[in-house]
Amino acid sequence: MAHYARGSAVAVIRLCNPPVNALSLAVLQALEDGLKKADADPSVKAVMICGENGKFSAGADIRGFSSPERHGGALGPIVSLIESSEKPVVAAIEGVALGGGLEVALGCHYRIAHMKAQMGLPEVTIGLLPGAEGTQRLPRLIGVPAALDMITTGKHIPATEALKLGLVDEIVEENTIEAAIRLANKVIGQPLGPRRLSLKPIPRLPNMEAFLREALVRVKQQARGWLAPELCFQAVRAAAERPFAAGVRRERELLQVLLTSGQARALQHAFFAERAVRRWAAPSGASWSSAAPQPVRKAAVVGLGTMGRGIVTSLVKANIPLVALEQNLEYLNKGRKAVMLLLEREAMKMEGGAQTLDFHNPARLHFTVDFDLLRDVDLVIEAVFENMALKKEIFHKLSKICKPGALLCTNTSALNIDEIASATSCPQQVIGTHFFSPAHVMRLLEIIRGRHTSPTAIATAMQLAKALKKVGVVVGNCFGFVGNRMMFPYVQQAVFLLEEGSRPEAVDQVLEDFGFKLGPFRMSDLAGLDVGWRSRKDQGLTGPSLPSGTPARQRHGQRYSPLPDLLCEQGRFGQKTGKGWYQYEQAGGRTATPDPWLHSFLSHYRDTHHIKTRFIDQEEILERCLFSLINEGFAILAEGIASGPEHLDVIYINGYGWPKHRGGPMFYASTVGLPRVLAKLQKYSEVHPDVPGLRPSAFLKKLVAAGNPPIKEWMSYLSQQSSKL
Ligand SMILES: CC(C)(COP(=O)(O)OP(=O)(O)OC[C@H]1O[C@@H](n2cnc3c(N)ncnc32)[C@H](O)[C@@H]1OP(=O)(O)O)[C@@H](O)C(=O)NCCC(=O)NCCSC(=O)CC(=O)CCCCCCCCCCCCC(=O)O
Ligand SMILES: NC(=O)C1=CN([C@@H]2O[C@H](COP(=O)(O)OP(=O)(O)OC[C@H]3O[C@@H](n4cnc5c(N)ncnc54)[C@H](O)[C@@H]3O)[C@@H](O)[C@H]2O)C=CC1
Repeated sequence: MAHYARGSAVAVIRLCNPPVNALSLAVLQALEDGLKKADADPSVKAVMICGENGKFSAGADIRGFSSPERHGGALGPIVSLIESSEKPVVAAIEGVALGGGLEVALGCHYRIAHMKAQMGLPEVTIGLLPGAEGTQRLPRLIGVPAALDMITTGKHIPATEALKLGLVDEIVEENTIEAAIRLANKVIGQPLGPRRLSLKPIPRLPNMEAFLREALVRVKQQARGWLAPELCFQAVRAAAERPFAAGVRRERELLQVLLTSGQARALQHAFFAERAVRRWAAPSGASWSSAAPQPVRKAAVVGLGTMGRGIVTSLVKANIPLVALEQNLEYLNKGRKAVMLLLEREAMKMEGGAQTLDFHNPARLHFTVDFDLLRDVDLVIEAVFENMALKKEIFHKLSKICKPGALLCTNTSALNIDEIASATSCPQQVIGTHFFSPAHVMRLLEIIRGRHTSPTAIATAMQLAKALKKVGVVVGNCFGFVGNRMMFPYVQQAVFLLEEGSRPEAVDQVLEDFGFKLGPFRMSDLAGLDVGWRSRKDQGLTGPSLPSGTPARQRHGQRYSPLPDLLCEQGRFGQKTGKGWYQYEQAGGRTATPDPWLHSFLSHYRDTHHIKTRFIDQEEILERCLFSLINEGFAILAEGIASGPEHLDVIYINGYGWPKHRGGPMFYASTVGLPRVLAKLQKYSEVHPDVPGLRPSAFLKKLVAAGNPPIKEWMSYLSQQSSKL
């Protein structure tokens, strides 16, 4: 809806569609009616457009996109209608003016914004472009470089920056609506021609062509298979090179390409999935709507290694006072130095610098080796070595020292939360908060509920994720939880492919072409091969506890590849030692180069184990890696470890570099088609009967038998009883 009201000489059109005044068909119709009414009323001399409840508009109604009557095309003509009005139209921007919302404002002759307002054209992030002539008007208003930046990144800019760019005419601290009405009254009768953006020439650059050439290279580099940024670029280039009407035609053509690419649907799935996971529910019936978080006024981090340092940085950035604890002074000093370096770098990126972060104040960040200083904290995050005995010792200590009610979180990447909780007298307060490396950068926080974890603990961990500007996803307790559990078969397939004849660089290339930032081997070199090696030793899969006589390539009757263990035995831990699956310029180097040593090592290994080398094509690499990961996802859903496929998708996009334009692994499976995924798994499983990861999950089979239902319906095919929790 849009409400029309007439004051003295200024008619007010108020966009109204809670919660964000999205431009649904009904809103657009009401906006058009309001404009026509104002035009027809001779007593109206000017128009002001604003949004209900302090928000201008978050743009086109994304939910409406998947409905049969798509309405994007309806917005452009309305923006033109606003611009061609003979009466001045003023946009009063409060809260957000995004996407189509900003395009409406660009059609207005004047824009006035509250200083806390945010503006942007985020269509690129949902696989589209600003298709209501926004790619043509914005460059005419703020110039090609600034417009290109906004349109190809989708970033939101604050009002102060918008004023500097010339995107708005004025910003106000107080009542934006009153200021806009004052402005509308003031400009009555003034010529509108110079205010119509479609008539403005593009501000020229001395070197436009060279600028565009370089910009295209940058856009392509960052996009890695995501189409929208490049097509947004092409639309802005059309604005720079063609008259307005021709530019609009080009914009429409490019939008059509995006609409049929499939990426828009995937990115919109990702958008709603991220919001859906906030509404967590536990099998006990507790949920986001009934459980309240407890306040976190002070926190602690135990262990300042790779993860602890990033976690401390994250908490400081969220303005949470904290105690950072290490096992002894030597480790403490090392940890403190590393944390300070990270914080200084973060402060440099922020407006206000070090003062904003205030990390030199011991009342806000205190380094210690004394557990007694944890007495008054509301929440502790443990990030010590991945060792059950050590974790239990720490949790036992914490439950004795911390105040009643304090939340005890573990950053374990795979260990059993219930076993850790069993070392405490308060298992209801124990929860997994699995950060991803680097912890101050990665958006994912996997939140693992144990058998006894209370709803308050879950709500508090979710609240913490929000405070840290992360995406919290609540999952159940099993080895590796969701993310790492799905990662195991993926990495396992990658290694098996090497045994059978492939090379690390070939496997990585296929997965990087698919859109991953790093293929499995580059990723493993970055994370450190020793991490998995230690875990496999603890599990008795390798090392001194392996019973003598165990076949080299078999464990518990299943296929096993000792390749990563053999590399570790050679001291090849990846980047940190300068050698792993690749070679690097030095220990700590980052440039991966294929390593002839590794190639001959692989040949020798195949000879030793009588493995016949064969050529493995890209399709097989992609399918075996991805479908085994997806297959594990179906098993996880069937066991009730995650409440829905969107949880798995959010985890993979935000924690594992899954290309967002492919919507997450489970969404990707739905686009490939479950019958095809099943058929391929069946085929590979027949060839490799000793690899359980390739054996199709019962849930996948059930969905295929049910006729390949849409992803939204998958969970309805599971009965409550199927949950193993
Ligand atoms: C606005 C925000 C910054 C607010 O953030 P926050 O306060 O954190 O709240 P949220 O939880 O994010 O949001 C609250 C609530 O609102 C819902 N919501 C938000 N924005 C929209 C929206 N635009 N439409 C519908 N619903 C919206 C959100 O989901 C929450 O509800 P819940 O899910 O129930 O919890 C933040 O929300 C934000 O950034 N929003 C997105 C803004 C955005 O991307 N806008 C651009 C939209 S596109 C556009 O405006 C114009 C165009 O030019 C489109 C081109 C033409 C289109 C062609 C039409 C054909 C489409 C076919 C598509 C193909 C796919 C298919 O085949 O289906
Ligand atoms: N490294 C990674 O990429 C990820 C690791 N994790 C998990 O995070 C945890 C920590 O891992 P990393 O930071 O990589 O390990 P790390 O080895 O870099 O650091 C562990 C730190 O814990 C400290 N420590 C050990 N015993 C202690 C004690 N009794 N009291 C206080 N501090 C103690 C050590 O001195 C060391 O600084 C592990 O459980 C790991 O599985 C989770 C996600 C990713």
